[in-house]
Parts: sequence; structure tokens; C-alpha cells
Amino acid sequence: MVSFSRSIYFRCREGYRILFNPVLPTTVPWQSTRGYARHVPRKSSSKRTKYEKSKKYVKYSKPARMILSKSVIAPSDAQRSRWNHDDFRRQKAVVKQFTERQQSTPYLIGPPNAGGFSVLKNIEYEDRLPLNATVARLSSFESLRLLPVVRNALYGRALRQLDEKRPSAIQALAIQKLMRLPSPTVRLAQQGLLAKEDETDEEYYERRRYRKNLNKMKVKLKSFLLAAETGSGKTLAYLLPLFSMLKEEELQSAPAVWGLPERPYIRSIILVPTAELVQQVLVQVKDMCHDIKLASAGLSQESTRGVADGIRKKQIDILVSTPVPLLKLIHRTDWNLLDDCRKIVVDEADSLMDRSFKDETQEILDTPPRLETLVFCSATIPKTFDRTLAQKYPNMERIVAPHLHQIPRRITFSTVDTAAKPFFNDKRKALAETLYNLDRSDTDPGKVKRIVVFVNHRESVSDIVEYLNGLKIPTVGLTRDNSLEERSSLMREFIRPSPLLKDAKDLNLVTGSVKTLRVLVTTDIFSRGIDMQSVRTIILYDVPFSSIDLIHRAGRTGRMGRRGRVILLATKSELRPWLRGLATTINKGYALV
Ligand SMILES: Nc1ncnc2c1ncn2[C@@H]1O[C@H](COP(=O)(O)OP(=O)(O)OP(=O)(O)O)[C@@H](O)[C@H]1O
Repeated sequence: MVSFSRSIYFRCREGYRILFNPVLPTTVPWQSTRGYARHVPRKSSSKRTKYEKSKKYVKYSKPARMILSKSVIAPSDAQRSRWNHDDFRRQKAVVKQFTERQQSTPYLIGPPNAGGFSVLKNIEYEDRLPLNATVARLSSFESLRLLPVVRNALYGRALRQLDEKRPSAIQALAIQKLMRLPSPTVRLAQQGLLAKEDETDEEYYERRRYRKNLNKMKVKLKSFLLAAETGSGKTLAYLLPLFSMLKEEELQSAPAVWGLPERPYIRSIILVPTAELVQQVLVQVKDMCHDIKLASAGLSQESTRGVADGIRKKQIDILVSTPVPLLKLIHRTDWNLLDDCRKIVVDEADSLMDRSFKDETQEILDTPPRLETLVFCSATIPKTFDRTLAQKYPNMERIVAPHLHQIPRRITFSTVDTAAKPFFNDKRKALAETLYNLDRSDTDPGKVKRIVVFVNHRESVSDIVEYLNGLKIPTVGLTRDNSLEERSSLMREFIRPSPLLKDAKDLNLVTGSVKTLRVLVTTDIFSRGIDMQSVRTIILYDVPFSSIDLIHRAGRTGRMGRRGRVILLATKSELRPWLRGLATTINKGYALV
């Protein structure tokens, strides 16, 4: 094996070539090496793309890391003869030229030839919020501008099991930014333009006149994007400021702020993509709102018509909903149901703004006449989502956590080559063997080990469940075809802490061939947002369609500081060079693209 220290061209995703100059010689295949990279136009001018010919074409190099494949490190004679010796001189020049630009941390350019897998926006280090200074300063909830009633509910309800209650990075940054200015409604109250309990008739008419004029003025919408890695506490990052803002508005004015006291209203909405997430978020909202004294409700495709119609008659501070049922309700109502809605949170925003949901979500966002605060929240920023946001909300404030698009380093990622002996490309065999190994491993001693297996298509679920149960490995399957009750009861089981083995007789573990496992086989319906705290191992039975799916599926484990393990099963045809390098990329903590 030769030591490799020379420039090398890579064909990168967009079809351009990248000239990569390693700084250190490397001899180990798949080793990630540090160097400098720049785009290089194709030699033949007829083959150059419009962009390569344009003046905008960027010529400078950037610090970069690359996973080098075997053919690069141990090249064949034919490959070696193609290398141009001039490159070596050029490499020196490039490095010299860009030593001043070295301050930024090296980033991963992305797996070469990764096809459609890489779809995320590459976020430069400079665009990620610096963690150290700001977050160190905001290391306790007391240092954040939250109403005491909200902080008490947080300590007494959401984080009651924790001895040390500290905000996560995204929570500190989000609360600080969202609570920076009083909301327009609070400002109106401070100017005496909102109803008071004991106002005289003159005051009332005076105030209505002012308000009428103010209402005609367009409210300036403040929009935010909260983006942080999975399991980093984004739900509380938007809930705490939302509770605080709503309560602050209430405390500044009499109950009649929102119109006549008897009139129904919806003051804020949290949009989520699935009925399971409505349930999960609503449980947390209701739990805290019990102490904070705010009214909440939930709406999803599983809600009965009676529940939906009931929402029109209530005074609701926070409505948690999926887009389509809410839109149907808006259409069925002959007044503007969202007349008083001033705040909207779009959770899992990249999914709600993609092709399947975009029109419905946007229609809801355009309905409230006086929307003041709009918060998008996501663990991934795909390129298309980024373009939509830039187009629709150019003034949006982006709160991007430093580790976005990284799979947390406490998660160990490994790949099983199912082509190897003794599986011979039989994935089901490889899965069973992996499960037997996990059964014997010493993670979670004395407890039931919960394992989630993700597949790409729901048709495969029943097949795998049948196979594993045939081998006496206790397995359940879950797809959209199951009823909401079945889905909820399984979700509850996997969300709760793992039971002790001696208490788990009903799981059939005693008669099974494995003694500690409980396996769930499912599709992407379980991959977003669901907070499965006791799941330590995720098995990716199929290679996910894209880096987005990979991040969300892997993110069901290793949540909020816990450890986890992700195992990818890949057949020979799936195990392309970039996929081999993926484990190294992830385990070294590089951001995916
Ligand atoms: N400050 C905190 N300290 C400790 N645990 C916390 C804190 N904030 C939230 N958690 C817990 O962390 C877990 C993950 O939170 P959450 O579900 O909000 O993550 P997320 O970032 O929305 O993940 P995803 O992107 O997968 O939806 C939850 O169980 C939550 O209760």
C-alpha cells in the first residue's frame, strides 16, 4: 500500500470535479483525511456546465475532510499514470494561499457519488450559532426570561425526575431569541390599548377606536427557524416561550382581550405531521398547562367530527393539530376560525413544508389576519425546504444549533455486510443473527432490551415479523394500517422506561429463543419526533432513501445525552463506496449533507 499525499480529483455530487489536496499523507483505506478542496472546471470546455463557465464560479479552496476509498490510496498503475505531477506543485501553492482561511473547522464535503442520498443543505460552520459563549452564559433556566409560573411548571412537571435541571443548547438559544422583545399584544397592553377590568365607557370607546386603526395596520410578522439535532429538546424549546408569551399577554390585560368573553377563539396553533405526534405533544402541553392554567386541545385525522366541531365552540389557548383536519374545520366554519390566532409553531417543519403537505400548511399559515410569531422547528434542513423558507420568509431569524445534521457522537453506527459469510445476502438471516448477538450483549442488564427495526416499505413489515416470531424472537409490527389505538398502545410501550426482565412475563420472553429482546418492526411513521427514551438499538433493515431519513431514524435512540447504537444492514449491491465510508463519517461526528 502506498502513502498517498498528492492532489486527487473527485467527481462530486453536482457533477463537478473537486480537486482535493490532502495535508497529511494517508495509508489507511476509508480513513478520513484532512485537506483542502476546490471545484475545478472540466478540462474539455465543451463539457463544462453553464455554472462552470460563469463568472460566479468559485475558485478558492476550503478546508475539508474526505473519506478516501481504497482505489485512491492504493491506486492501480493505470490510475496512477493519469495523475498529473504538476498537481503536486499546485497543491503547495493552494495550501500556501489559503493558510489564512484556516480558522474555520474542516467540514465534510459529502460522500462522493452518493446519488440522491445527500439532500441536506450544507451549513457552513460560520452559520451555526457558536455554542460556547452564549450557552455558557445561559446555563440555567433562571437566566432565561421565562415567567415564574412557566418555570415552576417545567420543574414540577416536564423535568420533575431530573436532579439537575439545565436548558439544552437549542432551548437556551431559542428562549433567549423568542423572548427578547415583548409581543405586539403585550406592547398594546402596555400602551393601555387592551381592555381593563374596570374601564369606563369612555375608555372603552376610546380604546376600541385606537384598536380599530391599529387592526387596520399590518402586523409585522416575526418568523424563526429552530434547527437542532434529534433528541435535543426542541419541543420544550418552542413550548416554553409559547407558554410564557401567552401567559404574559393574559397577565397584561383583562380576559376580554380576545373579543367578547363568550366568543370562542384559538390563540395559538402547534402543527405536527402525524396523529401520534399530536398525542405526544398534547400530553406534554396538557401536563404543563395544568399548572400554568392555559386551555389546550388536540385535533387529528383520527378525531371524530364531534371533537372537531367542539373546537369551534371553545376558548383554546393552544391547539395541537395536523394540517388537513384543521383546514377542513376552517372551511366548515362560517367565520374566520383563526381570527385571534397570533402564534403558530410548525414542528417537523421540513416534512410539513415538503410536497405532500406544503399547500395545506401554507394555507393555514396564511389564514390568521394578525399572525405575530411564526416558528418553524426541524432536525433537518433539506435544500428544498431551505429554498422555500428563503423565498417565503426572507427576514426569518435562523437559530441553528452547532451540531445540526450530525448524528450525536454518543450513538455508535456500524454497518453489517449481509453479503459476507454466513448470510450470503440473506438480510433476514443477518437480522436474526444481529438480534441474537444483541440478546447476548450486556447493554441494559436485567432489563428488557427494546429494539426498533426500520424498513422502507410497509409491505415488508409483516414478512419480517412472521419470520422473527417463527424464530421465537418476540416481535411486533406497526404500520399505518394499524388502528390509532394499536399504534398508541405500542407507542406508549416503547416510550416508557424498559421494564425489568422479571416483570416482563407477558412479553413471551420466557418461552422465546431470546431472553431479553422486544422487537418492533416499523416504517417511517415512527421515525419522526417520537420520543422513545428506552430504545438503545435501532436496526436499519433497508438503506434509508436519503440522509434526512437516516438522521430521523437514527435519532430515535441516543436522545438527550443517552447512549445508543445504530446498525445498518446492507447487501452487496447496496454497499457502494460512499456507504462503506458512512460509518466513519458518522462516528467521527461529521455533519451529513
Ligand atoms: N433541558 C432538558 N434536560 C433534560 N431532558 C430534557 C430537557 N429538555 C427536554 N428533555 C427531554 O429530552 C427528550 C427529547 O426531547 P424532544 O422530544 O423535545 O427532542 P427533539 O429535539 O424534538 O427530537 P426530535 O428531533 O427527534 O423530534 C424528551 O424526553 C424530553 O423530555
